[in-house]
Amino acid sequence: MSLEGKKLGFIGTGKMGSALIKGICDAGLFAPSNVYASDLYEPSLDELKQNVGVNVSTDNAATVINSDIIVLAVKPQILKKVIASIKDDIDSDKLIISIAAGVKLADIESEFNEGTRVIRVMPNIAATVAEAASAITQGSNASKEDAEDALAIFSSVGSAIQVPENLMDAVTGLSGSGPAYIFPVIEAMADGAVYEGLDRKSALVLAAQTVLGAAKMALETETHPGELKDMVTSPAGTTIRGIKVLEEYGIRSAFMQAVIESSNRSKELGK
Ligand SMILES: NC(=O)C1=CN([C@@H]2O[C@H](COP(=O)(O)OP(=O)(O)OC[C@H]3O[C@@H](n4cnc5c(N)ncnc54)[C@H](OP(=O)(O)O)[C@@H]3O)[C@@H](O)[C@H]2O)C=CC1
Ligand SMILES: O=C(O)[C@@H]1CCC=N1
Repeated sequence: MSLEGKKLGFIGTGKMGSALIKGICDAGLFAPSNVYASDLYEPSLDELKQNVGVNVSTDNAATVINSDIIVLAVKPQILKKVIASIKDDIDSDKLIISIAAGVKLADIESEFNEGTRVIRVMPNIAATVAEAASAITQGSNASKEDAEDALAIFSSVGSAIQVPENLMDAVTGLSGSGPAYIFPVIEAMADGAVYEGLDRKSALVLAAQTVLGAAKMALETETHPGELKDMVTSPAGTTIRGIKVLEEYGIRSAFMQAVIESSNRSKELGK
């Protein structure tokens, strides 16, 4: 397989970089000794060194020099600055993967020296538990094998698909940001049960498992979500009373609008 013998680097070990490093090492795709990570924030490096065993440094050059594939996991706003500081150590043997929201491939490529191989990916935070939903898109100098490598890396921590770049903002609004829409749903559902007298711990377990089970059914039965909803909803039963309330509060419009607004922000970040 084409990742064999390759070394993986991460610039930025914040929330997403760390989630990916942990997930990828847990999956066994790369041995921690073949993973290099750098950040300005030493506590996150110490944590990764101690708990995962990857090589860490506060110098991005160490990551770049030692790695064949380099994941840029810094904020979109500082991506250009970071690229400027590493680009002269990047040759055509190295593959760059950017996970920055919004920032377009052409803009990333134009910051590097000509011919640099770049893949853009939008993962999500569930990489920590090997349940990420990721989409990748291929830069103009990246090969089919590069795309396959990226798909293999992100598939090791969940599901990964390839999409045309013009859909990356939609993906960002949906699955990149999406976990943050669902955590409050879990909390609020648990709150309802706590209101009714259930203890908090049990309420959170039942709420989270309910979301997990519903997601698994949607994925595994390949049945339309409307039909799955109908399976739960007995005539004159309990569920339809809950559904009526959700519709009164505009649940569908709220979630649609959240995805659209997040996608719009992704577009703004790319300007
Ligand atoms: N969080 C998420 O769920 C997702 C994030 N993303 C993308 O991932 C990227 C990272 O996001 P996230 O992990 O949330 O952000 P974080 O702020 O948690 O992580 C970024 C890290 O980069 C560090 N950093 C800043 N400057 C440098 C530098 N010059 N060299 C090396 N490291 C540096 C920061 O340190 P310090 O804090 O000291 O500045 C921080 O530790 C973003 O581009 C985001 O769009 C994509 C999908 C999901
Ligand atoms: O909120 C953000 O901008 C990042 C990108 C997708 C998820 N988190």
